[in-house]
Amino acid sequence: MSDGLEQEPAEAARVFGDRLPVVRRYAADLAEHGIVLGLIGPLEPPRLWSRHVLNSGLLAEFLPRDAAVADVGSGAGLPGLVLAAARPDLRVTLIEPMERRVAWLEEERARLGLENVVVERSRAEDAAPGRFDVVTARAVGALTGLLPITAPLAKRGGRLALLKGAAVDAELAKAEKVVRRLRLTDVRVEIAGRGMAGLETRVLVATVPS
Ligand SMILES: C[S@@+](CC[C@H](N)C(=O)[O-])C[C@H]1O[C@@H](n2cnc3c(N)ncnc32)[C@H](O)[C@@H]1O
Repeated sequence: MSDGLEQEPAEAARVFGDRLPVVRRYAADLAEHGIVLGLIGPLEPPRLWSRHVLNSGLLAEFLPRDAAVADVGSGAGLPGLVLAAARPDLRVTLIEPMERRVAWLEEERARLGLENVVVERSRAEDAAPGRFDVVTARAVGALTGLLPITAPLAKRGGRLALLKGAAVDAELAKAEKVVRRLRLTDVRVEIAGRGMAGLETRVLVATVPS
């Protein structure tokens, strides 16, 4: 039973293409188990697709083919499991410190049959640096704290693609010194999902020094 799961929006086919069945299974599993496991709040199943799953899937356009991707603070698997389900070419490492969430991520990875996912139980700042083409994160914190823990995980010349809300410009202004200290370049806010009514989402992109 997928308690109260939002009806799948028409955009899901456009965002996920032929990978939609795997993403659909993830959404159903999260709606069924997520509240009890403390992964999502009780208000989330009726807006799981529009607020969480599609939003996560939009990040795929920022990931080059065959990229090694780290998702910091995956929690329920957002966006990391969604991206791995949508893009089998990616190698996705989910970096998450909480034991209960790590257990869910491992179980869900197996249920979805995703062989392109590794789950690493760690805080980002304790994880081995310099390994990833792109580092993603969603709802882990404001840029002032998030940039210093995500940037070191990227390879030289690698990128950050951080899902952000409407406050991203203000966050970026506050993080000016941090951006300079980390010597990030090409720092900008991009809009993912342009033209998809109600789905457009802000992504902070940046390149780490080579
Ligand atoms: C609010 S949840 C967001 C989860 C998911 N990214 C989402 O969008 O629903 C924040 C997650 O970040 C994890 N987290 C917090 N600090 C972290 C750190 N320093 N390194 C890695 N993960 C961290 C938490 O354990 C939690 O799972």
